[in-house]
Amino acid sequence: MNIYDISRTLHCKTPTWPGDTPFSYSLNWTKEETGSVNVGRIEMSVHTATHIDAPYHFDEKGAKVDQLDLSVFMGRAIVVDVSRLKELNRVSLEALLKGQEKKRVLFKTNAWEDEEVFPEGIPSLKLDAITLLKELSVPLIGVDLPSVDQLESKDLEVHHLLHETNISILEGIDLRNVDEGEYQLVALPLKIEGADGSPVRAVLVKE
Ligand SMILES: Nc1ccccc1C(=O)C[C@H](N)C(=O)O
Ligand SMILES: [Zn+2]
Ligand SMILES: [Zn+2]
Repeated sequence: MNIYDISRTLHCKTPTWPGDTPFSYSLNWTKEETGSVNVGRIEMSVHTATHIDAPYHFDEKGAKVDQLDLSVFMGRAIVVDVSRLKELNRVSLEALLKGQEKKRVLFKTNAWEDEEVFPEGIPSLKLDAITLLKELSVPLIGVDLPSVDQLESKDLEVHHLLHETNISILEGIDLRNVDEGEYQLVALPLKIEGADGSPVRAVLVKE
């Protein structure tokens, strides 16, 4: 069994959404102090690095992280290389996704060039592409980007339309070391009561 880790590393240089809480890990107690153990603490925005968005992130009435159906975050997935496409629209994706019903779709855009710098501009799905995902009953999409919408978007129309279409959102994956093809995805959110998102450890398994 081959396991590909598609998670970004959390460290003090992990870029965050501009203005959001930087990631930090530090020892609250050292082994020297306690005489027995090192004990760490973390501080972070839940939208850091590889994470999922709960609908509550963009919809006051939306489900929170601890209420999500976990089966969406585990199961058959395909990685599609869209790095050469001009636009992520229905027509350009149709050929790539033909016959791929019910699989999670992970889009490899390669557009986040420097992992230590928050990108300035990113590609995003055109709304007609989401109609195609709906027809294919795609349960989740993943992107190697900090958002499924344009970074400056305030209405978050891609987030909203995906939610209305019952498609879950995985952001900030790292697909640089994986080829196109079919895998099993595992990317489980933490059980954080009431949260709008959660970091995940995302892996692809090739059998
Ligand atoms: N962290 C933020 C802080 C302020 C405003 C937006 C964000 C986001 O994370 C939005 C992004 N579309 C996201 O879902 O991850
Ligand atoms: Zn997010
Ligand atoms: Zn998002």
